[in-house]
Parts: sequence; structure tokens; C-alpha cells
Amino acid sequence: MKKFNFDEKKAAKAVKLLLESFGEDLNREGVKRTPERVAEFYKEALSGNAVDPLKVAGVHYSTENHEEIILVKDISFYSLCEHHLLPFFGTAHIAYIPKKDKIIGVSKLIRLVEVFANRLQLQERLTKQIADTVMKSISPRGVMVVLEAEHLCMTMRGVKKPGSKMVTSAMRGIFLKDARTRTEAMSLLK
Ligand SMILES: Nc1nc2c(ncn2[C@@H]2O[C@H](COP(=O)(O)OP(=O)(O)OP(=O)(O)O)[C@@H](O)[C@H]2O)c(=O)[nH]1
Ligand SMILES: [Zn+2]
Repeated sequence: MKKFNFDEKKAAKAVKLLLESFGEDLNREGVKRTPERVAEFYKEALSGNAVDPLKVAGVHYSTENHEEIILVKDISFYSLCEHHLLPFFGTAHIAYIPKKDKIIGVSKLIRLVEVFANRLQLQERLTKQIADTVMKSISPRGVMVVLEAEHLCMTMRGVKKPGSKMVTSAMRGIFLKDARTRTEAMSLLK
């Protein structure tokens, strides 16, 4: 994994420049510490870059023959769109069918969403990365990931359409090959 270097000082300097470009008085009480605060925010929002997703998803268990769909739904997430550095946020749903009794700790699925969401993202990439990591980590019979999100770059600026949502999905294994399995998983989401 590539080493993640977040230069907090450089980020604060950049925010300072940004504030100056707005014509702000940097000595004003309210904005005095804003460069540091914003740098801290980005450090946190991009902290997923420092985490190895396969390690996060690396805790699995064996269980009694569960060969049915396991679904974790309504996992809320916040991410940053790489085009505008604006938040997009919503919910993620992950369904999978285990193979050879290999299941993943349910909280690890949620952590996985966090690891990838805490990076500069595109919703499509975020969706794929979650699906591919689950596939790699426990080699299930299949995975389905669905994300629904509101993008502030679409609602607060630009086309300004509050409430509009983007829905993306990634199907792997049996969810890709078998329409019935896919339909069953989709019906569980309703
Ligand atoms: N497919 C996809 N598009 C995204 C995502 N986040 C932001 N975008 C879009 O990325 C595009 C960037 O287009 P540009 O024309 O370069 O940027 P822009 O001038 O700010 O575009 P407008 O938003 O239309 O004003 C826009 O259409 C955004 O809506 C994402 O996660 N997935
Ligand atoms: Zn955007």
C-alpha cells in the first residue's frame, strides 16, 4: 500500500491563501484558527488513505452452513467528491452470499465503507472498491453493493437540485450472473 502523507502544515497554509483570496482579515477572531481547523478536517476526512482495507476486512469467521444472503443495509457514510472537494453522503447497502462458511464480522463491513469513504472519491469508484475488497477478503459466492447519495456539488451549487440522489451498484459473482439472486437481494432493500 502506498504510504499516505498528509501535510497538515501545507494544508493550513493553503487555506490561509484561500481566505486571503476571499479578502478575509486573517486576524479576525472567528477565522484566526480556521486554517488549522480546516486542515484538521481534511486530515480526518481523508484518513482512509492511511488504512489498508484488506486488514480491516481481514477478520472472518466460520459458521454453520449459511449459504443465504447476508445483507447489511442503511450504512450511513460521508465522503468527499474529488471534483469539487464537496461532501456527498447517503447510505450504503452490502449483500453477500458466503462460500465455505466464511463470513465477515458485520462491523468490518461498516468499517470498510468508512475506509473507502474517507478518501477523495467518485461514487462509482467507492461502490466498486467496497465490492472488490469483500470479494478479495472472503471469496464469497457473490457480493452486491448499492450506494445512494446526495452530492452537494449537485444540490448546493451547479445544477442546484436539492433532494436528487445518485444510485450506484456493483455486482460480483452470483449477483452478476443470476438475475433471481439479484432480484431477491434488491427486494430485501425495499
Ligand atoms: N459520475 C460521477 N460524477 C460526479 C461525482 N461527483 C461529482 N460528479 C460530477 O462531476 C462533474 C464534473 O463536471 P465539470 O463540468 O468538470 O464540473 P462543473 O463545471 O463544476 O460541472 P457542474 O456541476 O455541471 O456545474 C459534474 O457533472 C458533477 O456532477 C461522482 O461521484 N460520480
Ligand atoms: Zn462534485
